[in-house]
Amino acid sequence: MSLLSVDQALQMVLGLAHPPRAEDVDIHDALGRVLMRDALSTLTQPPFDAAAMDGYALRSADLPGPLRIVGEAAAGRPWPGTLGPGEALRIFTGAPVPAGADRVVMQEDTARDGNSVTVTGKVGRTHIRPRGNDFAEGEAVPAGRKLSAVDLALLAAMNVPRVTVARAPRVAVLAGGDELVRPGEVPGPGQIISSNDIAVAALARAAGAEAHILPLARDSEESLRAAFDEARGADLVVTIGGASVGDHDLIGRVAAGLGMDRAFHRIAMRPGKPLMAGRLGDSAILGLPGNPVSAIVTAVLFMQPLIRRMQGQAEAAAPLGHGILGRSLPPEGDRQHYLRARLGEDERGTVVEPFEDQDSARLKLMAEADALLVRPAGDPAREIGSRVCYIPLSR
Ligand SMILES: Nc1nc2c(c(=O)[nH]1)N[C@H]1C(S)=C(S)[C@@H](COP(=O)(O)OP(=O)(O)OC[C@H]3O[C@@H](n4cnc5c(N)ncnc54)[C@H](O)[C@@H]3O)O[C@H]1N2
Ligand code: MOO
Repeated sequence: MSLLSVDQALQMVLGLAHPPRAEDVDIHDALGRVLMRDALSTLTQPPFDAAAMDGYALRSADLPGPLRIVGEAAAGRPWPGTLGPGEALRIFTGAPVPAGADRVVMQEDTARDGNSVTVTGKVGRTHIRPRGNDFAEGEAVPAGRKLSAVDLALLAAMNVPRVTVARAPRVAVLAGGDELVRPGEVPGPGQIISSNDIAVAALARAAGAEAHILPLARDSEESLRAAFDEARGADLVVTIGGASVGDHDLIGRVAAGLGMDRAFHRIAMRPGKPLMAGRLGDSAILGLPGNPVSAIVTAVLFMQPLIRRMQGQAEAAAPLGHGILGRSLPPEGDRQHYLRARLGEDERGTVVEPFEDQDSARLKLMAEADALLVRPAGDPAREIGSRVCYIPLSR
C-alpha cells in the first residue's frame, strides 16, 4: 500500500483542529495572538491637521513675508485662533495647524527678526499631515491577523485597549524513552539528554501555543498511560519517539488502548516517515518520530500548522520560498525529502545549498541549517542552478 503524501497528511492534520475559542485580552498581552474579531479604531489619526516640522504655519498667499508672529502652538498645546493675512504662527511638530494656515515652513528656511519672520528658502511640500491620513475612526485591524509588536502600537493608537483573540492552544509535550534524562542530569550508561521536547515546546510556543513539557515517560505501558493521563485537557498532545517499529515503540499501542482514533501512522516523507496523527478524546494527537531532526522537521511541517489552524489562521502551512540549487543532487526516492540546507545570495537570487550529510540524528547540523530544501518524491537528478523550493527556518 502506498503511503500518504505529505500534502494529504497535512490536510488530515489540519482537520484535527477544533474551531478557535475566543478570549478578550489586554493589548499588553496580545503579542503573537491571532485576532478573532476585527478591532475597530475608535479614533481618527491624526485627529487634526498636524504640523510635520518645527517652523512657522502661514498662508501661501503671503509668501515670502515678512509676517507677524501672532502666537505659538506645540504638540498638546494648540493655538485657538484663526490665522489672518500677513500673520504666522510659531509651530512645532505634532501641533494642530491653525485655521487659516495652509502650510508649515521649516524653520531652517526662514529668518526671524524679533516678532517677525521671512521665508528665505524655497518652499515645497506643505509639511502638513492632514487629519485622518494615517487611519480613520472605524478602520479595522482585521480578524485572522497574528499581532506583531507594531500591530499592538497601532491598536494603542486606535484607542483599542483590549482585543478578542483566539485562546492559545494548550499543548502537552510528551517525550519518552528509558535512555532519556533531563538537561543538567548526569546520563548513566546508554543514556542521553532529552532534547527534542525542548525544541518541540519552543516551536509550539513560537506558533502561539501554551506549551507544557510533561515528565519524561519510561518505556512501559504503565508510564505512558500515566503521562497521557497528565496530558488530559490539552488541545493537542505531541508525543516524541516510540513511533517506529521497534519492540519499545509503545506510543501507538498505548494511545490505541486509550481509545485513540488514528488518522494515519506513516507517511511518504523523509525524515519523518513514522509520523502518527489522530484524536484522543477532545485532544488532537501528533506522534513525532524520535530522531532529533525528524522530530523538529515534522514539528515545523505539521505541529506548527495545526497550532496556527487552531487559532483560526487560514494560511497555516509552513511558508515556501523559491531559490536556485547550490549543488547537484542525485535522483530522489519515493518519499518527499526535506534536506537541511544553508541559504546564500548571488546575482541569480537565493541559493539553497543542502548539506552533504543528511543524517536525521545530527542536531548540530540541523542547528546550522537556515532552510529545508523540499524535493518531491521521485524528483529526477538535479543540476546546480535548478529552481527549487524551500521552507525557511526561523532563528
Ligand atoms: N526497523 C526499522 N527501524 C527504524 C525505522 C524503520 O522504519 N524500521 N525507522 C527509523 C526512522 S526513519 C526513525 S525517524 C526512527 C524513529 O523511531 P521512533 O520514533 O520510534 O523513536 P525512538 O526509537 O524512540 O528514538 C529514535 C532515536 O531518537 C532518540 N530520541 C528519542 N526521543 C528523544 C528525545 N526526547 N530527545 C533526544 N533524542 C531522542 C532516541 O534515543 C533514538 O536514538 O526509527 C528508525 N528505526
Ligand atoms: O523517517 Mo526517519 O524520521 O528518516 O529519521
